[in-house]
Amino acid sequence: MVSVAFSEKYFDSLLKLTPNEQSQANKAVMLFQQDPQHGGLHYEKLTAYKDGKLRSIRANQDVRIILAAAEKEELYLMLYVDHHEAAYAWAAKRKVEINPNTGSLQVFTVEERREEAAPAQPAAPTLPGLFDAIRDRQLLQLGVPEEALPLVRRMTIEADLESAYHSEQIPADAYEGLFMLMAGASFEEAYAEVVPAAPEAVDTEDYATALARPESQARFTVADDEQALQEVLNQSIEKWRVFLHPAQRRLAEGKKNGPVRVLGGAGTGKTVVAMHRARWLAENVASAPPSGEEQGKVLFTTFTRNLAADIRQNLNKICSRQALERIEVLNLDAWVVSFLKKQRYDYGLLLDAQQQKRLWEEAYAEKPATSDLGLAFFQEEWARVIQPQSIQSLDGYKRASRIGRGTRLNRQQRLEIWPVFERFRHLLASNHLKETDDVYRDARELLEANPELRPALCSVIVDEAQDMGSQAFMLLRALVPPGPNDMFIVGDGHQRIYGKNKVVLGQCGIDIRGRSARLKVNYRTTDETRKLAVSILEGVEVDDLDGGQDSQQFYHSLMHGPAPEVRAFEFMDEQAEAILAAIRNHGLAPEACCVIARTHRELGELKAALESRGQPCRQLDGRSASTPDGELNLATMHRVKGLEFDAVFVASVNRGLVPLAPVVNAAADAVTRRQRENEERALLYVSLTRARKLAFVYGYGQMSEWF
Ligand SMILES: Nc1ncnc2c1ncn2[C@@H]1O[C@H](COP(=O)(O)OP(=O)(O)OP(=O)(O)O)[C@@H](O)[C@H]1O
Repeated sequence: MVSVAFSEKYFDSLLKLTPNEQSQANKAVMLFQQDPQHGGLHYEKLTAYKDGKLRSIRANQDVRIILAAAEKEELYLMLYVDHHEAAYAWAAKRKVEINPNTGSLQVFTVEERREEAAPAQPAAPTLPGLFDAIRDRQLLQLGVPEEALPLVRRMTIEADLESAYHSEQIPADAYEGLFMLMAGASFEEAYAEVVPAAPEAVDTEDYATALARPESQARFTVADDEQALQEVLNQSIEKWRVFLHPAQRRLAEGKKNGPVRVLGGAGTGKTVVAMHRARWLAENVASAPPSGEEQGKVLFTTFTRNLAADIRQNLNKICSRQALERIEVLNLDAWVVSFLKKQRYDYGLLLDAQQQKRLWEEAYAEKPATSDLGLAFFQEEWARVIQPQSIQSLDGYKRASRIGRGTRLNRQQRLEIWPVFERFRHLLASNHLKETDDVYRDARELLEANPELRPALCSVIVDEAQDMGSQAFMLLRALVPPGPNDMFIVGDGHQRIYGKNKVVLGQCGIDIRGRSARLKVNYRTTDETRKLAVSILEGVEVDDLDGGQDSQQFYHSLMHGPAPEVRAFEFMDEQAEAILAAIRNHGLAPEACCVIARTHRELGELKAALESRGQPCRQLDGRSASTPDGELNLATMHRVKGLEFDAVFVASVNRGLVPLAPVVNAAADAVTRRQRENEERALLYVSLTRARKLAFVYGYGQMSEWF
């Protein structure tokens, strides 16, 4: 039996074949692993090609698998599979090498040698090269193959680099370094990012060692035995299960000395990393009760219930049953409610907006006649000052920090308006209600006073961290004692959509210094859609969850497609027809598309318009079941968070709806107004970045002022 490894490209090419051909290719690989010399495989050396290591085997009469052989090591790399002629044409131009500088295993296209004839006339003035400021030696250090140097030197615009990447003339790891240089990074920055641990000496013949390096693991997966091979072949459909980017793998694996924070724009694989981290912890750190030494489980928390359901499903795909038993996935509200219930805590959560409104109106009656502050001001003050700081008394309020609030208040004013808040708290108590922040605080205080109540947890993983407030983080901190692997936090300030204050982890007892990272490659969205989404947030200051600022520098997508279509219609009916026409014309499956609107009410109108034209629709609700074939998904902007679709229709982007006028106009002051506007922008950013292939921005009547 021999070892077999697969390149990411192999699976891309495999998926282009018919299901029957795919299964024949799988059978051929399994047979090959048992007996490479098996007569039915026609193992053949392709010696006349650029790379003498290339071989082919037969999957059937017509389909060929191209592989590279490290025969001494009994290690074979499956690279590509296709019909006879196409497979050989692919192989003719490819080389597989261990990069002598970075040690990573690279597959790349070798350029045909160009005859550099002496120019008959003086050459026209040319653009400066993209990498003129970088020395050859530095390019090589970044992993550019020596043979690709002339090509890199000829690059003058971004499109040159892109096309070299897509034609595989530049291997993926080298492309990343070049991309960073082009986007303005210094050589040192790019090097630190792409080659974080350069090997001291590289043996360019030692394939097993090369495959074990993180840069290679991002593009190759090894199957040492039959069971591993079965697993790989079963998993090939979803690449994130197998091929983690080196930056993702570094975060997901290994001991961490304390809390880790991971930032990253939409679609950069934050949830994927968090899930792989959960698996690693489950396999290496956690223990399931009732084992003797109680390490405890991994708690994976999210902000919304929907995302928790998705994550549970996906963990099933990467974890063994044993590992799964050591991971608990819950949205934080669900965790805290179930914890408090066990402690006989006698309160309900105030979630009903109507009831909340009534209580506020009653409390507002306590406002002194001399004050002209509106009800909205009190609600904001409560949510952004009083609750996050757990203020329970007038004394506390007098001392409270009100940084970032738009309305100034002196001590006397605070004294005068305090009765409104006191009354509101009293009303909550007399109705046996608590807000989520209260519940988080109560749970934390309970845990602090009674450490024996602490659940057995070795680690807490937090997804969607940007939507969790400081009370939530203080509770999470109290759940697991400070120490190695204690917390793993992923989030994106660009996607904060639930009106929470920006959290400062350091102030919640979570010290992430020296343990933070940012993911930069968007795997979901085309670069065209990503750019439009990013442009909506232009000028908005985005935080890094720890009191600093985040940026989208070096954030990019490797996929391309048409620019999002932005169109204004006169009437809703035309908009609905255009959605259906786009689905038809692009050959899209309705169940792989989503129509997104800002409000439930507008979504209802859209649903009626689409259904009256014969299109069955499914409105996404709290449950996370898959949509039946032929039905079109409908969801609000809040609901699509964390999801993805082949195509999204961000619909009814009308003036007044986007940004939602009642929300923005109800702001008590200019600062709050800006915060709300930014959140409306974030909703649009979230919605657009759900698109895998195509995005549409449609409106009717008067289009939003943002388009
Ligand atoms: N290394 C990878 N290789 C291939 N696909 C990947 C990789 N990492 C992530 N993906 C894919 O990219 C998409 C986005 O991943 P994920 O949902 O984890 O991103 P995210 O950063 O949490 O996104 P968002 O913040 O927008 O919800 C998913 O389809 C995922 O399968």
